[in-house]
Amino acid sequence: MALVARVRALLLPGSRLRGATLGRAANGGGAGARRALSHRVLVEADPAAGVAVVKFRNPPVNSLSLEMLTELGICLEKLENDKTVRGIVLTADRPGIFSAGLDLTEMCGRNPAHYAEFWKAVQELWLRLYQSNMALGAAINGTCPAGGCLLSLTCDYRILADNPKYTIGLNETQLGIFAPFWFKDTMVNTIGHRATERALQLGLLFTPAEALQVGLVDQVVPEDQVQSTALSVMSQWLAIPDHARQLTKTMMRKATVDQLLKHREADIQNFVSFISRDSIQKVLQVYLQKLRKKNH
Ligand SMILES: CCCCC/C=C/C(=O)SCCNC(=O)CCNC(=O)[C@H](O)C(C)(C)COP(=O)(O)OP(=O)(O)OC[C@H]1O[C@@H](n2cnc3c(N)ncnc32)[C@H](O)[C@@H]1OP(=O)(O)O
Repeated sequence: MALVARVRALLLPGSRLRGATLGRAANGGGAGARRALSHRVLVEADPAAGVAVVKFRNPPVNSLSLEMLTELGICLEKLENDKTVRGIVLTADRPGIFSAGLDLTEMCGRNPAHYAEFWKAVQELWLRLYQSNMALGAAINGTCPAGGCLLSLTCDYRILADNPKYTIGLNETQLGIFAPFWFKDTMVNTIGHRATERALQLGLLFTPAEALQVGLVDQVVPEDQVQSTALSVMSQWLAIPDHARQLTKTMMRKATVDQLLKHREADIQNFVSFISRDSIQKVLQVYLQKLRKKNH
């Protein structure tokens, strides 16, 4: 059974994640807040506010493995279908690492079919987030490289914790790989062409002050205020009638989405052939070993 089907089967029947049947929270959130969890994603929904906080909890670094991408996609699908939810805040369950980006072990030492399945899942999550009818906010409470940065860029606004260790950016070139056109487009739509070209060629990871200056994030706030600020900004977005906000969002993003939809299969083939190259496999293995050596 394909992974998506396996994870769906795991989550759907009798699951505590069933969209309309999120359990009442034992603690936290406002009155009537509900909590649900899958293995790697925790959802805290506050129906009165119309907001759900989606927390990544894929230790050690919240990397976007195939399982994580799939569980996150299923959570988002359920929230999209939940009429009590109009806005979603993405954050990490534990501060320190928002997401280390795509899971490098999914791109190393596997076969072409696996690379294709993985890349399709990355595309699907991006499409779900970038086209979401919800208002989306990112409460970035940790470091946020590459795929982690991409997740935050799909949101309507970003709040970053004021900690110099929490850098953010599309650093792919530093690994010897590159950000595909739709990663690039998402960044261009946020900070403009010139700033994106510089950021991508140099694989820049911006400190909070730099990220704010270039417009990669909208606000930098003390670490303990990231989620509360994201929720309070959300109330501004939700004050706008949904249909007007959604039509505007679609208008702004449609051309970018259409580009990927048009070239989806070619993009998968490009990824598979690029990542399968011996030279690229070597570069990724060296990078992974360097990360692992730190700890052994
Ligand atoms: C055409 C091709 C397009 C491809 C587009 C690619 C997009 C991507 O997202 S590529 C991934 C880019 N990500 C990074 O460069 C981040 C790498 N990680 C780090 O810099 C650090 O781990 C950290 C700053 C996120 C956290 O540092 P720290 O708290 O010190 O944790 P460790 O470095 O000790 O890591 C713990 C553990 O996790 C493993 N790991 C880290 N990142 C990843 C990852 N992205 N994928 C898989 N595994 C990862 C790391 O190897 C450690 O493993 P062990 O030593 O075995 O515990």
